[in-house]
Formats: sequence, C-alpha cells, structure tokens
Amino acid sequence: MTTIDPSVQAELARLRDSIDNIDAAVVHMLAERFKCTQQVGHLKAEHKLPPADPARESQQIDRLRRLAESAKLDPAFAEKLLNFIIAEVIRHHETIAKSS
Ligand SMILES: O=C(O)C(=O)C[C@]1(C(=O)O)C=C[C@@H](O)C=C1
Repeated sequence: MTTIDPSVQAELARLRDSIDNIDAAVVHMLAERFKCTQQVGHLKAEHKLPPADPARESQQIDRLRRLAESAKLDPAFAEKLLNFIIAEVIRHHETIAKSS
C-alpha cells in the first residue's frame, strides 16, 4: 500500500471538501432547474405546445458555449451537458403531455 505524505493528504482532503460543496450546489441548482421545467411542461401540455423547441435550444447552446469559453470550460463539454439535461426535460414534458 502507498503511504501518502500528511501534507499531501491534507491538501487532498481540502480539495475534496470543496468538490463535495460544488457537487451539492450543482444538485441543488439542477433541482431548481427541474422545478421550472416541470412548470414549463404543464404549461406546454395545457396549451398543446410541442415538448421540444429546437430554436430555443440553439440559442441556449450558443449562449452556453460563449459562457463556457469565457469561463475557460470546454465549450463542447458545456454543450454535451446541456443537451443531456434538455433530453431529460423533453422526456419529462412528453410524460406530462401523455398524462394530461
Ligand atoms: O424552454 C422550453 O421551451 C423548455 O421546454 C425548456 C427546455 C430546457 O430544458 O431549457 C427544454 C426543452 C426545449 O426544447 C427547450 C428548452
């Protein structure tokens, strides 16, 4: 087994504490986002609007890619993440539309 220098161990623990806080913030922000999109899903179902809005998605992707670049985050990663989240939202919208 490898022995870790106590100062390295302490630095790792400090960084992991921050990572845990950031992960918690991400979960809370996503939960808030999904609360909003649930309401959008009900509004769309009530007014017979389609679950997906590709024009809106293009605007969101352009904006997020620009934000990612200025934050020194890989824009391709930001785009993939947004697409992953939106795909889940569209599934939720479809479920709401079917049940209403
Ligand atoms: O803004 C909408 O119309 C939504 O339904 C929300 C949302 C999103 O998650 O941001 C999801 C699906 C649409 O294709 C576009 C955007």
